[in-house]
Amino acid sequence: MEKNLLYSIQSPSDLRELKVEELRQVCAELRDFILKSNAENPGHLGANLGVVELTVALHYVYNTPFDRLIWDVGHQAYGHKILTGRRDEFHTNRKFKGLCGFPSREESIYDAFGVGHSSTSISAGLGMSVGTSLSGEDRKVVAVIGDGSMTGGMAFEGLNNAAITKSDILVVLNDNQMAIDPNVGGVSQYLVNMSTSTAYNKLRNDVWNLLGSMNSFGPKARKIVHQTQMGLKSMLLRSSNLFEGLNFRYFGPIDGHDTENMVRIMEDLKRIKGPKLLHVITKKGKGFKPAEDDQTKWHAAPGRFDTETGLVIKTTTNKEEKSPIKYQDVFGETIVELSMKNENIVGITPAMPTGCSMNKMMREFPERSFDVGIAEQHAVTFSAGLACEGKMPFCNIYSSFMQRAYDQVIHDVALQKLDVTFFLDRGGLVGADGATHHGVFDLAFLRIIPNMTIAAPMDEWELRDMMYTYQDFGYGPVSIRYPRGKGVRVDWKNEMHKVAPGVGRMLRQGEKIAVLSLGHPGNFVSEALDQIEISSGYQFTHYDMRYVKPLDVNIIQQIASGNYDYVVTVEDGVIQGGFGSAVLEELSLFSYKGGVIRLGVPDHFVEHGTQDDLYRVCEFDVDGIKNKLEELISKL
Ligand SMILES: Cc1ncc(C[n+]2csc(CCOP(=O)(O)OP(=O)(O)O)c2C)c(N)n1
Ligand SMILES: CC(=O)[C@@H](O)[C@H](O)COP(=O)(O)O
Ligand SMILES: [Mg+2]
Repeated sequence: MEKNLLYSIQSPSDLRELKVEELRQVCAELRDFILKSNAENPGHLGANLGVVELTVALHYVYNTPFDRLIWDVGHQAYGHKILTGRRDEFHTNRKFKGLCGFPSREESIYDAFGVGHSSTSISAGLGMSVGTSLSGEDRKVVAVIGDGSMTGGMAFEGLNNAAITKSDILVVLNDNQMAIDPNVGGVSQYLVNMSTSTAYNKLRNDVWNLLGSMNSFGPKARKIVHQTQMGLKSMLLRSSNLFEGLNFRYFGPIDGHDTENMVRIMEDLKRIKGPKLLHVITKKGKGFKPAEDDQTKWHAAPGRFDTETGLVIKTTTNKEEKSPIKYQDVFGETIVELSMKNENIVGITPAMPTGCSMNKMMREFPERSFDVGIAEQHAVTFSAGLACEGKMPFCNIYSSFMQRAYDQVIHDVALQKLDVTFFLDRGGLVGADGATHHGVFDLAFLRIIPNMTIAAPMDEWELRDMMYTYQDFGYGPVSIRYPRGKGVRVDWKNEMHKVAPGVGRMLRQGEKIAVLSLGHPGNFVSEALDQIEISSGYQFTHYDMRYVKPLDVNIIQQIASGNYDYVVTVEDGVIQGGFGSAVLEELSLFSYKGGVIRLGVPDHFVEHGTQDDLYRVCEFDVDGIKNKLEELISKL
């Protein structure tokens, strides 16, 4: 019985003890481990299966953690974590109080940089490389970036700067021609041309072999061969190499599943000074046919699954019984419904067509929907340009990714009062993706921008009514945010009607305590008030405020003069500067003398877990709201 090598590896130094011929077995065992652990505890499967060989080669060649290894986005770092001492706790990946789903400096010394949002690895790596050389240390720095993340502008900011610093950084471009959906844009096409040019590839193989055979001929000869290769490569590719043009020595493309060859080439590259880029070709989902065949579906495993058949195991929550659909699908269905009548509507998404369900619009109206790549800043200003030409952009950006485009919202949209309607999906605590992906800041960072309308629907009907309303011109910039996951209505497809900006709605009349909620957590409030009425007979007032901006000051005025002992606000966002702060500010203008309690996300980053775990720890789940109200009842 063959000894399991993976279980003999407690750290990369154990890996480096092995013979290079044994790495093939390590890769097979690692791939099997990743597949089986994801079958039980679903995570980002496809990307991780695709970098098994690359991960092993990198930890084999580079002296991690002394040499720095940075993963871009970091969703593909499961193998890295398993090889760096976290194999035995990997079953806790993305679970509450378990391992983070992305590299995290506080989790391990092997996690050189915390990631989650894309396109940061080159900048961080360059910083480490420059920092290292300033300290006079001979430390190697490697940044692994995917072809999708390479469409993010920040990646080019890093490349641009590296060009003049002559830093000894290696950028490994993991090219699988996929983002979550198929990768898009000129960079992607360039990479495809690069890796599919037959003439170039024949030359490359011949020259690599020659280069390899000249190991003993000393650096001068090797430099001549390399320059020859570069000249021929530029000629064959009919365009100078993009990366060479940026002063990066370009190597590749090579097979990102050939571990031994990668080891050999990486050993070579360690001896070459200056910025280098190694272009590796991999297959997303490698080794698991369902994930190879449907790479978007298996970017993240859709649930627990059978490793033989790929069949997703039905759980009680996702059985066929009629249940509400996801907010994102309400968006996707409704933008299509509206676009059939309103030809001004155009849809924009920065590389999340499936994630935000813009793919429905892309299928129905391909000429009016745009996946612009992982480029949130561009998405916003591109939308602004579309608005200038009389289009009605519905720009859908995950709340946490919108953080990337803050200036564009201010400078390019709000200042010019352009009619752009933003849909901030994943608004609030998202769950397993954790602190990097919780969309908890948007209410606070957007409400201070003049000319903005900021809305949060409490359910699917509200979302559709807001979409129906803000498809029209004249409202200026509007942000409509909703959470990851399902709404509350099985019968989600209402007859839509217009809503008035800045007008909230009373859901329940009571006394002594007024609860003001914003968005989806209003449903938790309704449930908590029902339970309170049954348990204590108290009837409190509940308003769904619908908007952070403009706030419904008529409601605030009624409350301020309505003899309430307490006002409680509830939001799925940071309390500091969010909806609750807006209410507090407004109440103070009406000299309200009662107590104000703000429930929401406290002033610290929230870790990963299920959404229910996190609502609970932030104390704005049903029980948290109920407990707070019962505490107040004791003071009435
Ligand atoms: C700023 C930002 N925008 C969007 C995302 C969502 N996202 C996560 S992975 C991914 C695709 C990454 O593609 P690539 O870099 O090629 O990695 P692969 O999954 O192909 O290995 C996207 C768009 C993100 N993490 N960060
Ligand atoms: C790694 C990454 O950023 C995306 O894959 C993200 O995890 C998608 O989030 P959703 O699963 O909420 O679409
Ligand atoms: Mg990719």
